[in-house]
Amino acid sequence: YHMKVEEDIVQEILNCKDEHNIKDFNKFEFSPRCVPYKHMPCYTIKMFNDLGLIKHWKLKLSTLTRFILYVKKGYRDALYHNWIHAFSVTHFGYLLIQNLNLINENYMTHMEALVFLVSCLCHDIDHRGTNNSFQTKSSTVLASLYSSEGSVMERHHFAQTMCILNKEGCNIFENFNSEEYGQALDLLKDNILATDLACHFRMMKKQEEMIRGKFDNTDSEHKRLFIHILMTCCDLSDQTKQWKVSKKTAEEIYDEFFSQGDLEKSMGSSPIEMMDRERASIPDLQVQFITDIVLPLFINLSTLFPMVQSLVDVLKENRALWEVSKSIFQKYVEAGMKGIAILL
Ligand SMILES: COc1ccc(Cl)c(-c2nnc3c(C)nc4ccc(C(=O)NCC(C)C)cc4n23)c1
Ligand SMILES: [Mg+2]
Ligand SMILES: [Zn+2]
Repeated sequence: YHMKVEEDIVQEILNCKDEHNIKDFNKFEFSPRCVPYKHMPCYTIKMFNDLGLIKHWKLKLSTLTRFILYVKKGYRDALYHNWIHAFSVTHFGYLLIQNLNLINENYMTHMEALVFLVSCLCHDIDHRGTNNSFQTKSSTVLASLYSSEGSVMERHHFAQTMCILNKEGCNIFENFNSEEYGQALDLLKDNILATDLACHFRMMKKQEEMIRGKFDNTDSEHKRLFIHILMTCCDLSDQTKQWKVSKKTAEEIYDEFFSQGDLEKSMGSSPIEMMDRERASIPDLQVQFITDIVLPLFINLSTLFPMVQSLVDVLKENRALWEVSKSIFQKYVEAGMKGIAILL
């Protein structure tokens, strides 16, 4: 009976594409948020399958499927930091490996590729829709566990991932020898901790220098910096999609930020402007975020991979559209119709 289940799953994966005629699934223009919610687990298996990771590591399909379903279950119904975000981040990781040919061009070993994809899938698991400073300010349980080392949420995401790997029948690294197993877990931890934006800021300078110089794939520091760039690119990848997708995602993010702000107000503390629905101007914040964080990151990547230039162009178009909505917003404010402007 066990074999029966595997054949069904394999069959579903292989005809995944035809059944929902989702074409261009492996193109940068494709938005993973268009995949039907109930097919996301199957498309996640398809990504591992397409990258040859199931074959290379002789992953048991039932183990991989169980792992993916537990990871999906591990995400909460947050306004932005939910399973759909995890799926879309993982999809971009799949696009990078496939379209930039990262394995065959020795930017990544098969081990690094497998752990990278798993890191994308698990990088925000059990997120509560509140950020690191909220944990510390409101002395949550997670802060008491991790605030001394920093990256509170990211340490929790890693801990949750380890819990799933240790569940019966969920350890996708079960075929690794002890050296590979230790290496995989170190990489997994490093990758997930790298998704803390505060870490990204600290790494930016070194990343620039590494990219400017010659990328040396025998230098372990270069490889770490490179994979960190990729992790943050995946986390921010919605901004490289067409306007209506990147705009809708940004609105989800501010829904989550503003509810954190509301929560902080109800707890008697005043939120930062970005999280205060009375003060924040989304267009201004988005122009700033794309200019200061997203563009420099993808421009860095495009110096290594010319194909990424098309994503840089989309980022610039989306920023220009935020500029436009900024000026429209400004006109309403000037006309003293701030109340209506906020509804826009
Ligand atoms: C890579 O890790 C994360 C973690 C959480 C989030 Cl929400 C994001 C993220 N993903 N897309 C976005 C967009 C479109 N806008 C954002 C605007 C501000 C910030 C933010 O955290 N600003 C404070 C910081 C600069 C000190 C994050 C934003 N963001 C990425
Ligand atoms: Mg995160
Ligand atoms: Zn994320």
